[in-house]
Amino acid sequence: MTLGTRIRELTITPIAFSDPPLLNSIGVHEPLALRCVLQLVLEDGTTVGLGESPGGTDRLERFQIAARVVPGMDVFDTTAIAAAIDAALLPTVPSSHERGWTTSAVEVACLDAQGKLTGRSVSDLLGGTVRDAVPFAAYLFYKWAGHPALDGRPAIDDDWGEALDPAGIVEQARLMQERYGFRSFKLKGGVFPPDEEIAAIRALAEAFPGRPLRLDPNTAWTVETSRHVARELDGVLEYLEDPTPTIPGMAEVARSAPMPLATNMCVIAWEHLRPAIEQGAIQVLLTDHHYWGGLRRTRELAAVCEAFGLGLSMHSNSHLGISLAAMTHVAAAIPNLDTSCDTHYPWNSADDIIVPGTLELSDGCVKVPTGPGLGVELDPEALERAHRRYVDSDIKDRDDTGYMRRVQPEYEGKLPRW
Ligand SMILES: O=C([O-])C(=O)C[C@H](O)[C@@H](O)C(=O)[O-]
Ligand SMILES: [Mg+2]
Repeated sequence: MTLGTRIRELTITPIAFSDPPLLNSIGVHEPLALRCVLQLVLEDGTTVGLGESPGGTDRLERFQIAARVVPGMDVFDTTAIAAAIDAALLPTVPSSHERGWTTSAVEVACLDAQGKLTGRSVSDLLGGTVRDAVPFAAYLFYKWAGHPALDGRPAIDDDWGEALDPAGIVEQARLMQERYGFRSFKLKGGVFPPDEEIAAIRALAEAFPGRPLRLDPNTAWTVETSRHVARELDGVLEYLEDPTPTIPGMAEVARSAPMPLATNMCVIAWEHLRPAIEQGAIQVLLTDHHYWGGLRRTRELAAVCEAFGLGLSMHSNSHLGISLAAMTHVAAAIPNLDTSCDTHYPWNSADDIIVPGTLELSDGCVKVPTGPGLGVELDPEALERAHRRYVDSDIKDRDDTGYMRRVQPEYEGKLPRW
């Protein structure tokens, strides 16, 4: 082992940052979203690899376990690092998908550190880029005008406004286009009865002719309802995402749907690929390096998709700039990623913990950073602020349904609903 490549320590910083009241099939986003920021310090004490992952108490505990495992290991030995973390988690975390959230973020931090040591970008380490800029889709949400006053907390407004009907969604899409130049649009559905969401998609098609459109109700519909929506939106959607739960359910819908079906819900681990492919359940896989094992494994997943003729797109959750940089590097290195990727970044970027200017979303794209590693720099003061917000807040786990019930006690968290 070359001196200087050993890991000295892994520090985990839980953070919280502002999130608007975005509606989905299980409730509404709380005023704060949670992430964990990883800093992997090498033995020289100055090389630090960054990673970012969704937060929550379980994930935080698992990162603490990973932090006990990795010191002394070689930062280039990512296969052994993932195996060691996986083995340490196995007794308490039986789901390979759940273990994947931990190993993935650590792999990203390792790649960032490797890039800093070698002076090469992460996309170089992944085999080089096939595109200089990665296209992202505007991620549209039904939303309230602001968070309501609740339990002594004052109301919190934002500058996106209300979007509860087709006109509101079109207006939000215009704002997204104006602010970030997006050229494709994804609507988070599963909020209102399906015919209202069909109307919103039709309104988007009319306002933005020829632009790719997607609808994702997060399994809010039965097979029958999914078939109805698919028929109604024939020729309008680029793909329909997770209309109904389970691989067999999706397969039933796929048999008659005129457009491709996509998922980030029924195929979320390697063992799901075989049944999904055999049953013809999906035509597009929304990959996500945060749980598929990291950036190299995502590239391998892309090769599997290529072999079986599956399209490839990219899923996101509420996130900040380290995750956006990682998504951009891997998307730039995958030849068969031919649709725009999802990103929540516009909803959360005001509270980013990276130094401004290193990563920019404009013309609907993020230019691939060319600096060493991920090419982004941590802003220590912003990180400290976000950590303070986490410490001072009662929100320690994401709970969209619980929050919705506090605002609307009669809310029923039922899937599929229609
Ligand atoms: O494509 C998806 O399913 C997502 O983006 C998952 C997210 O949790 C989304 O539903 C959200 O932010 O409410
Ligand atoms: Mg989805």
